[in-house]
Amino acid sequence: MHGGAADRSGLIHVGDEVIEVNGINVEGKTPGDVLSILQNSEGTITFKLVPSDGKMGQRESKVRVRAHFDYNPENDPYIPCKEAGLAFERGDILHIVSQDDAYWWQARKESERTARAGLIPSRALQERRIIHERTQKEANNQDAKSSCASICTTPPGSPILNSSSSTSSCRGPKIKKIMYDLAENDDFDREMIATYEEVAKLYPRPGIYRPIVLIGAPGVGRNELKRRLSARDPEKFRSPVPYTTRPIRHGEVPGREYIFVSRDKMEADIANAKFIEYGEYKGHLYGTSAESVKSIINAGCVCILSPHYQAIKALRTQQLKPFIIHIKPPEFDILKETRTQSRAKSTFDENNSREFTDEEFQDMIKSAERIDFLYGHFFDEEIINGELATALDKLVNSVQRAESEPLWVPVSWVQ
Ligand SMILES: Nc1ncnc2c1ncn2[C@@H]1O[C@H](COP(=O)(O)OP(=O)(O)OP(=O)(O)O)[C@@H](O)[C@H]1O
Repeated sequence: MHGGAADRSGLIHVGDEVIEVNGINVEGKTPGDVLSILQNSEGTITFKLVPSDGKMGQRESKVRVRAHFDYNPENDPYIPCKEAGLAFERGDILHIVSQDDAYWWQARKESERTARAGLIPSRALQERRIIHERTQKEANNQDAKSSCASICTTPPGSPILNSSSSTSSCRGPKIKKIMYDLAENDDFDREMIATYEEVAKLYPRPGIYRPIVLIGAPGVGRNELKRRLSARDPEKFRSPVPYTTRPIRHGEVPGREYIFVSRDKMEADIANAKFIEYGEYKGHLYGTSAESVKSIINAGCVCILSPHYQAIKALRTQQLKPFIIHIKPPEFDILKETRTQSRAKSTFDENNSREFTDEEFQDMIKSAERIDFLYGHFFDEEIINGELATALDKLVNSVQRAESEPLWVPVSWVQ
């Protein structure tokens, strides 16, 4: 193991043949036999070795990955040695020091460079595991459905009278501002097998700022934060004006709230890949043109975007190199208190004329959990939007970090 006792001694190398352990001949014995001799030994342990010719010496790889899942060897029944495992959390940057074994890589956390390496499941093993877990889950769901079918008497399509109406799947229709309400898209994202993403450091480039993308549950306050950030330095922070095919409303100025275009024109532009993200809401198209983002970046400004969360995949590209921040709601009581104090207007109400309801606050919290589940591994930062001034300070700090610090990004962005 890299950094372990044997490695540090410099006396035992990969490929050496172990002949004796503490004077006991182990030729022809299995690794399990040798392990039990070692487990029963105390004090100094002596090995008699036939050295390898040196060709198999361990080389430390330079690969760094961002983990897209939590791992705890204590809960892993398959790891060959729990004590040798390395626990990590989603988002941790890991230095993969050896990928010699197909199933168990050796890694250490980038933040603990001097620690010994530990075993982690390889990408192939983790992918197999996820696929296996999903198959199991589906099989269990099928079982549950068939047993439910035998006890449920409600005919399909009947209204379900349920006092716990807070579960969103049981609620009646309501007006909701969702531009990209494509359930299949969420399903697609759930299907992605997130294991490890190879990363490298991106160094800040003078005069070229990474776009800042604010993702969050509808109504959480992304636009409020964007407005306040822009107000601090309108010359520096700019947002592209979105396009729409909906008719202009009273009081709107073309080019200020939206650029108004015909559906034919917008569809043609979408087909010609002129939009970096787009979606449909209530029969009208909305989207952000690639050109408008490019011109903000080329002008040396910081481009701030706040698209629907399903736009993440379209935006997270080598060309744009966005810095993505998840704006999260605080816990219910603080969410309600801060929004009531500021007389916040519900973005679920078409006319923006009433305040948020408790149910909408609950929806916001649930939606944030779902965004985190589906896209958590793509976020560079998370900001809880409780007290507005605090959230804005954190946003300013994050933006400064994105401008000035070398940060981990997908390796393809720097090659
Ligand atoms: N931290 C906060 N404290 C108090 N009020 C807030 C806070 N953040 C946002 N608000 C208020 O909440 C309301 C909704 O905010 P905003 O329009 O920014 O939401 P949004 O995330 O852009 O929503 P949508 O995605 O639905 O357009 C606004 O009235 C805003 O002033």
